[in-house]
Amino acid sequence: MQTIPESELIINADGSAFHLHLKPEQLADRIVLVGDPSRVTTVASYFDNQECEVSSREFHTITGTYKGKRITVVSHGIGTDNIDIVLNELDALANIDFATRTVKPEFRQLTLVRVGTSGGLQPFTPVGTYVAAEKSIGFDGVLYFYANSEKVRDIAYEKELINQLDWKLTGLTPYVVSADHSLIEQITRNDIIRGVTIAANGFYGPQGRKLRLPLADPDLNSKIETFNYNGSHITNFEMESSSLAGLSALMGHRAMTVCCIIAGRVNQDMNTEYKGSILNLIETVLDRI
Ligand SMILES: O=P(O)(O)O[C@H]1O[C@H](CO)[C@@H](O)[C@H]1O
Ligand SMILES: O=c1cc[nH]c(=O)[nH]1
Repeated sequence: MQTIPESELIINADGSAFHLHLKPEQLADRIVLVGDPSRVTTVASYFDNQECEVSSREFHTITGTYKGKRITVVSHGIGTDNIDIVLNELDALANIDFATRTVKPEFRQLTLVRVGTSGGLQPFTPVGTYVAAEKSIGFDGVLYFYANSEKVRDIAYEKELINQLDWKLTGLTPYVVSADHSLIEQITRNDIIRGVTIAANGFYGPQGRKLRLPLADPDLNSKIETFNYNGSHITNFEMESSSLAGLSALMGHRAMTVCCIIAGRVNQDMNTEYKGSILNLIETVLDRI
């Protein structure tokens, strides 16, 4: 069996994974992911008990029990590049033996639900709406670095996107991936809209926000808003769901993202006091995960 070298699977002196600083025995099968490290504390405030709390950089983790279910909540910070780190280290904690540095013979499947914030792109996704990313459009490039990405991508959807958006940006081709269908069924009811989410590789230009710098394609957001593929509309912008869905599908884990809309890109309104409005979503996800 192949041993993974020290420079590839990096294990700290205390036996924890390099960035997360988590040890294998501290990881539950059910994982809630959030961007903001302080949201970890909020999620864990619903737990019946906490067994461990670990913090390193933007990665804050608490494992505990909620209504008898063992759950780990982890913050990933901002961006799909961070998802590459978090997903690889969570998968390593579950599926690589840290003592022998070999892949375990039995696969352990993780269930991951990201609870995030988002910008709404449709009249039916105003501020306060909860939207699950049934599909994610990646404006990032993380998935392209892994073999067989085409097996988890929706190539027909990608072609339609390039066509309808009259894609002008060079050096970047959006990709399309789906969340785990059984997990979408498990988590969403009529309180959560199923949508198509763009994971942008930035908050400003890549989401069509113009402050001082002009945009390469100033019409991109309006084309995104009117995109229609067999009745499927693009609902919202956030910054992680594509690599989360894509990498999880390649690894064999179940993953999805659900967001609370805090910026109304159609009405141009914003809820800066959103922390209260995400509480109900957090509790819903904890109940259903
Ligand atoms: O609130 P979180 O979970 O961080 O999610 C969204 O908010 C951040 C940008 O403000 C990005 O991470 C985006 O995905
Ligand atoms: O507009 C928004 C709001 C939250 N997060 C994003 O990525 N975009």
